[in-house]
Amino acid sequence: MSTTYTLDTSTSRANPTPAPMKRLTVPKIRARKVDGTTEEPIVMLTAYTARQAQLLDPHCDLLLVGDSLGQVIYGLPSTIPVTMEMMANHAAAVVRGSYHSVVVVDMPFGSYEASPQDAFDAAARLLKESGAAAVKVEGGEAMAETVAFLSQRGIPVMGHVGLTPQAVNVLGGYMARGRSDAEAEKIVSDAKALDEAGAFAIVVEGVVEPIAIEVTKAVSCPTIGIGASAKCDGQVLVTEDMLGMFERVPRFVKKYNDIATTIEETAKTYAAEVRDRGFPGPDQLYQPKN
Ligand SMILES: Nc1nc(=O)c2c([nH]1)NC[C@@H]1CN(c3ccc(C(=O)N[C@@H](CCC(=O)O)C(=O)O)cc3)CN21
Ligand SMILES: CC(C)C(=O)C(=O)O
Repeated sequence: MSTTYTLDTSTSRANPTPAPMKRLTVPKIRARKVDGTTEEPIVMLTAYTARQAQLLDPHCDLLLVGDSLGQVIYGLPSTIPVTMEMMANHAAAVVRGSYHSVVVVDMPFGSYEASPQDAFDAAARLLKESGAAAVKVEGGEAMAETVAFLSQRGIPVMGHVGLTPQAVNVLGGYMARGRSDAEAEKIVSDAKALDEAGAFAIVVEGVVEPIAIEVTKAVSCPTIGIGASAKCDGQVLVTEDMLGMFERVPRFVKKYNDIATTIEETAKTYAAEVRDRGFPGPDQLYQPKN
């Protein structure tokens, strides 16, 4: 079933891609890495809303509905309290707002760790309710069985190793990983286990650069780095971090803009116009029939 969307084409921003355009697929993303190398790096950004997805979609290969929405959208202290409902609803919005990118949805903490069966039920629900193409799970060797179970039953899985934020209570914070030999070896073996289990790509977050490079060489599927290395097969950032929405961001963030200042200044201008009765003006008012 295909749906035709009608969008205002008067500006280039309104219509992100010439619709209908065929979406990229998980196998096409997986196939970008050939014999250990990815010629053109894979571009991923987070998206949580339909309009955000529309604007990002033409520039990305993958859109991640990250559980970072707990902090970024809901003001929660960590990703631990994020629910299935939040993930399904935001993922559905992102699917509706995109035509081109593969949409990946994070499985929230508690929905997948206990057993492959639990993980399948939760993942199937997320895909049914949102139309997303794949899920992401945190963890390495411990999740390999689950990754195999899902991917053999029609659910593509993206892995996530290194700094895994859902393990904040075990790790004790959001520090970079892989500084000790034991930790470095564990990250590499985790990534290998996910690769062998059939993960179609693996996020490598917050690890020292040599380990990110070693992981990228050790696995057959593409690695997507965040706080990792430019030598990963792709990169991801939280969109709001990239845009400069926050004062405090992880060291690995490059702020490409300063949207927070734009929002503050716009709100200040609006407030001043309301207070001096400059808004609404003639252009914003309905005149009676004459
Ligand atoms: N906005 C946002 N961006 C993210 O990248 C992100 C989220 N939220 N939420 C989920 C996780 C949490 N992440 C984080 C959060 C904090 C640090 C951080 O502040 N790290 C410190 C060093 C560790 C410390 O001192 O505790 C740093 O300087 O990078 C890193 C990753 C990554 N993810
Ligand atoms: C930071 C990315 C990789 C993520 O997992 C998220 O947005 O939750």
